[in-house]
Amino acid sequence: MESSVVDIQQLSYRYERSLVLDDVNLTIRPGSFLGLVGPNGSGKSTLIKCILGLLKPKDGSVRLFDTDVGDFTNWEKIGYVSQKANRFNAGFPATVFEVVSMGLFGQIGLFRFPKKKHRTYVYEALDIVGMKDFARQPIGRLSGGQQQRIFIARALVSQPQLLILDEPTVGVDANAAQHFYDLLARLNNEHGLTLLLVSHDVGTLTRYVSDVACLNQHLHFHGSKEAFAKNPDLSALYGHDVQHIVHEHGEVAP
Ligand SMILES: Nc1ncnc2c1ncn2[C@@H]1O[C@H](COP(=O)(O)OP(=O)(O)OP(=O)(O)O)[C@@H](O)[C@H]1O
Repeated sequence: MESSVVDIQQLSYRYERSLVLDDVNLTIRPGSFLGLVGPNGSGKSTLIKCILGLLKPKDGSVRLFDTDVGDFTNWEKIGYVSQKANRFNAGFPATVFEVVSMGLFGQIGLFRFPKKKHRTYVYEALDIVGMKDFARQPIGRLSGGQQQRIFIARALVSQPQLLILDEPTVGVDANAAQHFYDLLARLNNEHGLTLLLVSHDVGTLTRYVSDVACLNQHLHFHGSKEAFAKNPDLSALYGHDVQHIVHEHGEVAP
């Protein structure tokens, strides 16, 4: 097994003249659930884009599964659900099955029909997110929370080892968000999926993650959620209810 899923060393990134990431070092262990938090404009999405190879930093290195991101080709190992995973409107002409199949285009090829094994993958992914019975439904008729599960299924269908989610609960009600976090915890605990979750919702996030990284141009903190909750400065900066919630769940010694 790889020593790390993502290994970032001394990464700096600037858009024209503004430095957005400054000397960031971050390692994601296999099987961990990392919550990435930080204020608006702190560079979280930029960091994700560097991990996904969409931005090419001049300084520092990004390694994925022990391979430099510039040489990395096994992109099916990484699933990504973006903040802007737009909801489909009611008339969108595709079924849930078809939307999830899109996650297999790398294997099937565009405009080719899925084979039996691909159909099995799609149903397995839908089963994991609890949406198997919706396969033949038009995607646009599903609620926001249900559609969000379908985006997860689409990311899972190529059987990735790392799932990256950028603010996935934006626009989803509190109850659906709760179910969504429960699903992520299950994917991490039962399926051994490594997760990187970007969220503003620090209180909820720290209930589920194993590790926390706090970004604001620099990486201000990177460690276990217990260590995060014990750090009063960071708790105040990133969410006053963090300590309360972590204590409430009995995960930190008093
Ligand atoms: N393409 C771009 N060109 C120039 N500046 C950019 C570009 N994309 C982002 N920025 C700037 O870089 C900074 C970091 O943006 P980024 O989107 O990474 O932050 P973020 O932490 O994800 O923010 P949010 O929580 O609001 O989504 C911001 O000041 C933003 O305005």
